[in-house]
Amino acid sequence: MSVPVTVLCGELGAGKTTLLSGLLESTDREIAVLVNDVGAVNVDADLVEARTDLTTGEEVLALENGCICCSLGGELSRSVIQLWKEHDFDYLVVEASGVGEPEPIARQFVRGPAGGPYDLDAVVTVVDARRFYDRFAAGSSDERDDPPIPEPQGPDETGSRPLGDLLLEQVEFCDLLVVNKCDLVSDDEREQVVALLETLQPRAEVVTTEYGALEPEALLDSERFDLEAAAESAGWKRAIESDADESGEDGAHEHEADGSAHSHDGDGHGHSRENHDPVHDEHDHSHGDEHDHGGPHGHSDGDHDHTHPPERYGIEVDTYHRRRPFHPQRLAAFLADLPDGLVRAKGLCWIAGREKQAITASYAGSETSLEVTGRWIASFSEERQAQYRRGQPDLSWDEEWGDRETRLAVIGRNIAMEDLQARLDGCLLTDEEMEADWTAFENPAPTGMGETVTVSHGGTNS
Ligand SMILES: Nc1nc2c(ncn2[C@@H]2O[C@H](COP(=O)(O)OP(=O)(O)OP(=O)(O)O)[C@@H](O)[C@H]2O)c(=O)[nH]1
Repeated sequence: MSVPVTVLCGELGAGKTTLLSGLLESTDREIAVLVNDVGAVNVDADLVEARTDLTTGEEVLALENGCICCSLGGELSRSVIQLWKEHDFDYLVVEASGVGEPEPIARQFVRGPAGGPYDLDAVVTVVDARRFYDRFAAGSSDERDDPPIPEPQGPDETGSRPLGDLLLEQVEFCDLLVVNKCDLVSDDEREQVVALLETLQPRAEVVTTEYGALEPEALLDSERFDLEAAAESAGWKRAIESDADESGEDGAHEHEADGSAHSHDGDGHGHSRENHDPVHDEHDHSHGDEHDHGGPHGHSDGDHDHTHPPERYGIEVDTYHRRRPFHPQRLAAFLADLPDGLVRAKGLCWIAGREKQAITASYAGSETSLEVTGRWIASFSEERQAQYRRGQPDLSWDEEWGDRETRLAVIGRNIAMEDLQARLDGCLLTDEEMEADWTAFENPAPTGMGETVTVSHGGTNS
């Protein structure tokens, strides 16, 4: 019988170790714990080890020197298989690094060699209620400096994305969200955090805790995990799918990375993944009533549908779809001066002067990353275009521009979506600029596959 696994994620200091220690003290199960921390000194491992030695004596294995998800991908599999061969236990908890991406870790237990002895039960993300509220819910212009002169940074040689992005990725890819440190927020603030999390991640169950106090059943043997559902569950992704479905299009279609096939679904993720058709995977679109706010704006010829979740605390989900490229500098200036209350924005951008590159824009709290995550199919030879299009019959295709388009999801709190749309429209090329030489624009956007450029909002860096 395979051993069930719970993967525990959450930002540094959110309370993962506290929760884990409480779990180990409150259950008779034979739990092995694998702790991964970035950095040489593995304080958490020592802590858990000391605790567990005193209580039940569970095994603790510490993975050091880096992050499970990227550099130690193979090592994680090897470690857990070695653990399974050499020790006797009936449950495994992996405490992931505070800056790790959960999806690659989860995939190792589903498709990797660790999928044999193990069975992934759930991915649990611990959120620090106080910090989450301050970062994503409280934002007001009073707390921010004057808009800076836009100054994109990058390309980022490390290929790394902003921290806020990773934090929200942990929220967006999980089965259970534990809102911890609720003693540090008011009831109203706690409710706002819960409402925001439910919008960012409509599929996960959300529970609130102080010092990670939860019944063991909430964390063990929940059988919540479903890889495909988890991969498609982010609120921004659902909004894009729903918007595309309404117009009978393929919203998260695949682009091709030069040469090799690369499944790309607009999530800005640098890891390779299975080639599947994300649009038709199982997921529901029931995140509220939907209505149309009217026709196209300005010079755009795109849709203008708004998708609303239940409007609690002014939280709104919207989509922006245009088939006209952004002016690179106007877009950068806009990204450096985003409206207060914007929580999350993500999706594909078409930027003039980057006719090959499908660029994923991702905003999470304070900065926007622009990353080349694929190649527009329209930039290939006729023959290859035909080949790719046969494989994606729902792909929305413009006679002149092919699959080039901008399709963004926006999640905000108390923001004027119409104004935001109008400002985005102001970043699109004018009719005159459409006729100009686009390569003449000064252009900070990235060019190479996987290359990332970051634009800070309000001059702050997280
Ligand atoms: N006030 C308050 N403090 C908490 C709570 N939960 C944990 N803490 C404290 O927050 C600090 C960080 O908790 P940890 O459990 O070490 O957090 P972690 O997520 O394991 O941190 P890393 O291992 O650094 O990623 C510790 O000092 C805990 O005692 C809580 O609900 N309320």
